[in-house]
Amino acid sequence: MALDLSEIRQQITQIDRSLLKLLSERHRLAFDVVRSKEITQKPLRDEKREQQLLQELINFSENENYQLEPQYITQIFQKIIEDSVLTQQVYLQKKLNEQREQSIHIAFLGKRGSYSHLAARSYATRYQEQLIELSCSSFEQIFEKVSSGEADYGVLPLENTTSGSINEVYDLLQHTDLSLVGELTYPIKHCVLVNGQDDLSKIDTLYSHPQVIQQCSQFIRSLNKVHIEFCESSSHAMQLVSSLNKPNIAALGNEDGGHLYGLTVLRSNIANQENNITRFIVIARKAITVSSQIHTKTLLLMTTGQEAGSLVDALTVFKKYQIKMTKLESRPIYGKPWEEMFYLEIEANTNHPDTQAALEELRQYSTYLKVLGCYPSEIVKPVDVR
Ligand SMILES: O=C(O)C(=O)C[C@]1(C(=O)O)C=C[C@@H](O)C=C1
Repeated sequence: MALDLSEIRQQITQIDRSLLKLLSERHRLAFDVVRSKEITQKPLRDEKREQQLLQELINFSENENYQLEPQYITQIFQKIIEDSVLTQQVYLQKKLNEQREQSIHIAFLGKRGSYSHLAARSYATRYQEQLIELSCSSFEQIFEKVSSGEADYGVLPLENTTSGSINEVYDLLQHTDLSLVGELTYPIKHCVLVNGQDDLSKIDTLYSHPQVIQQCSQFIRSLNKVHIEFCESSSHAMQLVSSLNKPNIAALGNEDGGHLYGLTVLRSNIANQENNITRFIVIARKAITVSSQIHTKTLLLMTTGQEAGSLVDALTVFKKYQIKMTKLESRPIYGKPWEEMFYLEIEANTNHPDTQAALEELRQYSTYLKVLGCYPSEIVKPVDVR
């Protein structure tokens, strides 16, 4: 008997709807959990509980003979737990910093569909706020728009897992009175986007930004002689391919951006390196208070004397107070040749007495020290199982 594909698909759709319903119920439980933790003041994250839960689910699946790989179960539930942690985090932060506006103006680099735009959208969605988009043509303009009050927030890329730190943003942070109020990561997944056609061999021209072309060089080499048209950004490329509407052209961009321009994905995951993630920071005029129940980070700017060992002396303060440092970056100081500005990111909350004591001590070893901001970390590191 031939199996009817459309019937099977109907069954799949039904099951997926049931899964969605259950996911929504679980998502709602995160609010009950956080309200309970507000009273007990327990930390939002309980890694031991996460490990036990994942192990229990793997054992359960094995006993029931569900035929599901432990790694598959772990991956899915880590994502579900991440949502739970971030939902709880946002709930506490909104309460602590007073309910924010329903709609927020966010400044970002590039047009709609740029990775910065997608990151801004993801930040606004997380805080359940309506996004009013302020597209900017330079990082400097983002700082200006936030300073002048035209934008409530600015979203800026700080580092990428392939290309490293974005120096221009670090340099602008040296001269700002704005505060860091958030961070988020966004996966960079390049794909081939077209105007509906389904045959890759018919494509003879690719449009994109030089960096995207470079990051997908292996895939491009595997194609039969294609012509490359360089664009100002991948969002420009997507817009162009959409408006030209020709069967022989494609843009290299991202799926969400392509969706905005009505393009469809012909091939995905075409970058040379699979794990390509950008970390963005969020800036605002006013610093925020971060709940002590949340995993928190603080970014510091520091200069030390020129003597031998002065940076080492400064860093021992973190060892003394058992404060983990997640990033150390240095950049030249404009007008002071060979002097360095250090950027230190630590896992600490400036409201905690230990952090305050550590910063006080750090002042003795530094010639300049400034807290750029204390913000909730949105990176939920998965726990290990088995
Ligand atoms: O059980 C809790 O304490 C929760 O916050 C729920 C939950 C989960 O989603 O399962 C989320 C975060 C914790 O790290 C552990 C588990």
